[in-house]
Amino acid sequence: MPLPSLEDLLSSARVVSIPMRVKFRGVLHREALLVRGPAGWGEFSPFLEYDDDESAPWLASALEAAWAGYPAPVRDSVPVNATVPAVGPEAVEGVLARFGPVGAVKVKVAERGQDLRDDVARVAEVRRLLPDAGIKVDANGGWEVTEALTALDALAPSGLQYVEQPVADIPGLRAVRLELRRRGSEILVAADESVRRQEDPLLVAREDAADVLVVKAAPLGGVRRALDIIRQAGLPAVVSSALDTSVGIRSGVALAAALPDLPFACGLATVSLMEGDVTDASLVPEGGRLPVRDVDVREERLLRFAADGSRRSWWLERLARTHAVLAARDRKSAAGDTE
Ligand SMILES: O=C(O)CCC(=O)C1=CC=C[C@@H](O)[C@@H]1C(=O)O
Ligand SMILES: [Mg+2]
Repeated sequence: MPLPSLEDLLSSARVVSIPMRVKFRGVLHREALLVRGPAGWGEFSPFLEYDDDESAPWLASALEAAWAGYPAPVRDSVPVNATVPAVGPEAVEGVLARFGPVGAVKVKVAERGQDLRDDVARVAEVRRLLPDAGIKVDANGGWEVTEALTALDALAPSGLQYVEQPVADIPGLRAVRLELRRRGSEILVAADESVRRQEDPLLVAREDAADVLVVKAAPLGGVRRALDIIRQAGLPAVVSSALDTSVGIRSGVALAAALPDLPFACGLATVSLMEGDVTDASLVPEGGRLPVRDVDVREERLLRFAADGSRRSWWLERLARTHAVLAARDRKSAAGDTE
């Protein structure tokens, strides 16, 4: 797909700031830049701390959505999990209620400033409320290897499908995985940051460091590229959100809908954690599933959630810098092709 010009992107770019219902990843407002192309809207919302190089695949993903559209789906809805942030056990029921009935729940653990007792209480409360749900926990790399093994021992009585990124690096993931197997534990190890933030997203698979890949369409450069990475990795994949508006979630749904196998519920129900959205018909779960359908962005909502002038300028500058990164890569690969 040829790179659209920066002028083309700027002519439709809108920047929104959407309040969260609960703090997630330390943020209370999620900002996103949306662009419109011939195939619809695309979302460019790399996390604020990501630099321009790391943001480049997010822009490629937005441009795929807006200029190329998505590959054909093999299913017409995808199962999703509820996502429980690092709240106290008393708040779990209220959080779960926002998702409606679901067959699976992902619970955040290892939050800075909390301890293992907080995690055990939160996960046990989820299990108490949903005796039959599949439960997974996400430590976002917050444990060391021995801490992870201790924590998983303590959490195991609640029944866990997998632990997402228990430790930060690939050798650590591999060590946790091997030790869990040695102990005869049924808990699988899933890699998220070790796929998303790694120069080589396939390294984790080559190192036998995970049983499951957590994939987000935007950081991997879009739906087609993510499908390719999953195919090459040869591991089961779970598609998860980047805490996007329904426009970005649409890309995750397209990815989950195109995967030949989808053994776990996906982390794509996060619009339920937000106070607003850019469409009247948000991609939120209906009976634990998200439908595979397009998103109708409303002007009135773009205005209601418009970011203030200084944040808008910040995002437009980021868009220009990231566009320059993609343009330079295109030039480099064109030069390589003719050499
Ligand atoms: O996977 C889910 O259930 C929801 C999405 C989710 O947890 C995340 C979304 C965005 C940023 C991440 O820190 C976080 C994750 O670690 O998976
Ligand atoms: Mg994660």
